[in-house]
Amino acid sequence: MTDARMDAAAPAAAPEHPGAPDGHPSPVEALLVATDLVKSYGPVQAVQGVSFQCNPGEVLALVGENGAGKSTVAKMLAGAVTPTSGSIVVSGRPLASGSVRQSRQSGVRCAFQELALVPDWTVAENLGLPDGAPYRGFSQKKSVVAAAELLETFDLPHIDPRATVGTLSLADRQLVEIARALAGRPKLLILDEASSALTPPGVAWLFQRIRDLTAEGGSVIYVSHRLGEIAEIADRGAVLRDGKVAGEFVRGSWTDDQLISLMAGREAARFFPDPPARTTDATALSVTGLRSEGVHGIDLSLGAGEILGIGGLQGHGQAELLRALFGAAPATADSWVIAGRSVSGTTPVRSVRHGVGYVPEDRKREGLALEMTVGENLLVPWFKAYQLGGRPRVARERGWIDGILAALSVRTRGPNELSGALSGGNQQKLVFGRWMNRARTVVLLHDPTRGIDVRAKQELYEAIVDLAKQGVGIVWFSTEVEELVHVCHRVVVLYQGTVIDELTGTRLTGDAVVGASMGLRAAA
Ligand SMILES: Nc1ncnc2c1ncn2[C@@H]1O[C@H](COP(=O)(O)OP(=O)(O)OP(=O)(O)O)[C@@H](O)[C@H]1O
Repeated sequence: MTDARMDAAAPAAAPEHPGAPDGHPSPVEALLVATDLVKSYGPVQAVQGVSFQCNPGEVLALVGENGAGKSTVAKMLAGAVTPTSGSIVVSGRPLASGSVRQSRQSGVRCAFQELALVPDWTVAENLGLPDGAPYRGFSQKKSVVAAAELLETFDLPHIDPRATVGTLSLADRQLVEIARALAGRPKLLILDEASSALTPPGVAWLFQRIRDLTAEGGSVIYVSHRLGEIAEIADRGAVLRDGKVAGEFVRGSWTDDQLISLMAGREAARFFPDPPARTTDATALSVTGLRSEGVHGIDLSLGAGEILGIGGLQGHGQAELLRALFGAAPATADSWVIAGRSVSGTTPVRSVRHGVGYVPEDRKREGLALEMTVGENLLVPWFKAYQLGGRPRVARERGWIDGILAALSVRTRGPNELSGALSGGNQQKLVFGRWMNRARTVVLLHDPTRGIDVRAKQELYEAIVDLAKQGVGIVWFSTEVEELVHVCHRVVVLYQGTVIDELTGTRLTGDAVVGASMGLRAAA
């Protein structure tokens, strides 16, 4: 079944639930047995003969590079995608191909990075959804009470059941998506990058829910690019590469670098590049007294070629700050200078013309037009800013587009492929790539490595450092504290819409960033 095993001494199946020696597991003991799953989309072989099992009380990780086939496997288990061939057995019963209803009846629930919530509905309405449609006799009042109880049970009292989902932060939407899956009391919970927008406290919350579930005999399939999380929570794992199982691992039997090499199919290691030495004192952007919804008077000065990290927990003004700086949300300031030019405010069109780029939080809502091609999506903000009309002309920019796709290793059949056919991580690369070798002044980044595999993260770090070397100032909010600590010159931490601390040099540590996120100022 597999061609690599991290630890030959340790069996891939948990000892109390051994699989048969030929790799074909016993369907009697396992909660889930997936055998020879295949999924083709026309000529694209997304999944090519994947087999694995998951035992009661176990957390099984699925890892792999962007486009390796993880989400396709998860969707087949959920019944959302019909396998081309292969079988899925849950608790000894075969699942009908591509039946969401039957998967749910068998106790399978999922939470996806690409949220399945209805944005125009309230949290209560979304939590009340069985099988994706309001049930007969649905009562607003009762549903709000039931949702409030549910949120209380799952330790999410800060989420208002009457709030419209579309108005919540991405992190809160992710928490609601997970709560919705948990509400179904799953036997098998599939979390497909469901922690990708969560900061450490959100991940701790999720892990507690996972431990509660597995203690009761439930199982979890955990898809993530965050290797630290996998080391902490997974009992076993399978590495997917090009739609096949490239290897398996058990808890404690692997190092990050081994896993990265297995994912990549060649020797690879994890590293963070240092921020580049700055060669100029010029200021790219400065703003004092910036106010916007959720931003309560922020002073910020960003040097040309400087990488300025923004830390803090979601909901403390980071998204609003970036939107305000780009002109995507109304904002006022006492003074505002972009590339030496004093402005009274900005709009997205003006920002792009000033050489300012923006990678938004939610690639599907704000970032990409999924019905447009890869090439068009790379060109679209420039096209809009200069009001060129019609659709972007991909052929004329082919050299630049090919360069971006190669630099970021975007897994695509080419510039004319529809963006909607790309895997989530590859879509995320497009949202960043459009600013490469084009933005001249500032690039504003909202968690750009969300959903991106480890190797691609490193390519992105290099691309960010390259932009800085070209003199572009970077403002970078990240939910991964390590990125801020290693790749940024300086980090400001936001707390309740203001800057609570600014960290540089020896004060720039992970503990200091996390402490400031909780409202604590580290000693100078
Ligand atoms: N609807 C679709 N039509 C065509 N190709 C698709 C479709 N969905 C997925 N693919 C292709 O199948 C392959 C596997 O995609 P999948 O989303 O399963 O990868 P993944 O491992 O989950 O990646 P990521 O980490 O980026 O989410 C990719 O090459 C992707 O482009």
